[in-house]
Amino acid sequence: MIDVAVQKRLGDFTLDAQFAAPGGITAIFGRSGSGKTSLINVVAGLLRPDAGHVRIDGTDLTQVPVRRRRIGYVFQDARLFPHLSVAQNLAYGGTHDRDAVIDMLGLGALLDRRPAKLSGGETSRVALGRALMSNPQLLLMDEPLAALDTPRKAEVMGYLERLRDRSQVPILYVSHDMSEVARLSRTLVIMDAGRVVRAGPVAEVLSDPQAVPIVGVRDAGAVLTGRVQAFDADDDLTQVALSSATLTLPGRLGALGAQVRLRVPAQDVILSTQAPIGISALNVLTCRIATLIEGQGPGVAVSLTCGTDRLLARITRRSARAMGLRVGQEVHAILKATAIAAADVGTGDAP
Ligand SMILES: Nc1ncnc2c1ncn2[C@@H]1O[C@H](COP(=O)(O)OP(=O)(O)OP(=O)(O)O)[C@@H](O)[C@H]1O
Repeated sequence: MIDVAVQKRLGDFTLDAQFAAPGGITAIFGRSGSGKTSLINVVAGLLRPDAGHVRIDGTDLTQVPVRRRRIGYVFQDARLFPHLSVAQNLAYGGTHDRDAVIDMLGLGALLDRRPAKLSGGETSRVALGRALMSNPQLLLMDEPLAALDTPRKAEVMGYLERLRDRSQVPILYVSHDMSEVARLSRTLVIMDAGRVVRAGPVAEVLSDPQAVPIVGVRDAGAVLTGRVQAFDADDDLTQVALSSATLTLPGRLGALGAQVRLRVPAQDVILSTQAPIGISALNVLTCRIATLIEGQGPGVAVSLTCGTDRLLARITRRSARAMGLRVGQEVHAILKATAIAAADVGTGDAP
């Protein structure tokens, strides 16, 4: 259990952040300058808070001398020692769970290499391994994938999912990439101007229409959890069973029976009051409108329940009015299969 409440004055900027999270990966999300790094630095002890506490399982880290805090920190630039081999870099962290960490992060074949001979993705994995081998009580990751290109990002994401599923170490994960946040995190903390403006289970926050202006209209979108039911190799399509319907999505998304997480951007959901016929979209979900929230601009955020799943749609106010949408009404949500990008599909249990 993580329980943070800290204040820190930095010139004209005031950090005044509070949240609690149950463990697993807690994503700290917010626009540039919102205070994410300052918050992480206070937790790490790199900045001394003016007031407050950072409790991990009841222990207040602000009362523990910095060198005795068992915190692993993974920076965007991996900061490996260039003159040491991968094995030596890892040993610098410690030897905790060495073999398991090497196996989990696929580092076995890299041990004799120097950092200059590693790809960006490999470098990130070594930095992560080094942090884990120090046997941390808490792991802090500040935009660990930001310096990587898309294929490297995809590679490391798979390892981060394994870490999330196998490790007990709680992680604070700073990111402004919603695909990463939706795939990895259990808890989402949204920061704005030094404050926590929203915090809670990721699926709950992301399906909440009130959170759309905070998350940003481009990034808003619910996270669904389903199970791989079938794969059609001829058409290269995977069927994913949700609580009340089955989605057909492009590509191979996991082994049969595997749990997958899908982020469905709110702007890619089309609503129809009647069951559509003769359309190319493969995915039509029958839902009920839970809430309708008008935004500042022309948009309306519509939260939908489909079985036990929550979906979020963003449509224009004009459409909402023309369709006579109201709370409780049954509607059909149409998802274009290709709207769910590969980066938005991950493995894992219900967030
Ligand atoms: N030592 C400092 N003195 C004065 N102002 C500071 C100091 N450190 C950070 N700030 C200011 O605090 C604000 C928050 O910075 P911070 O780096 O925490 O944001 P961030 O959300 O991590 O941003 P980014 O996503 O760009 O990394 C910024 O306006 C920054 O200029």
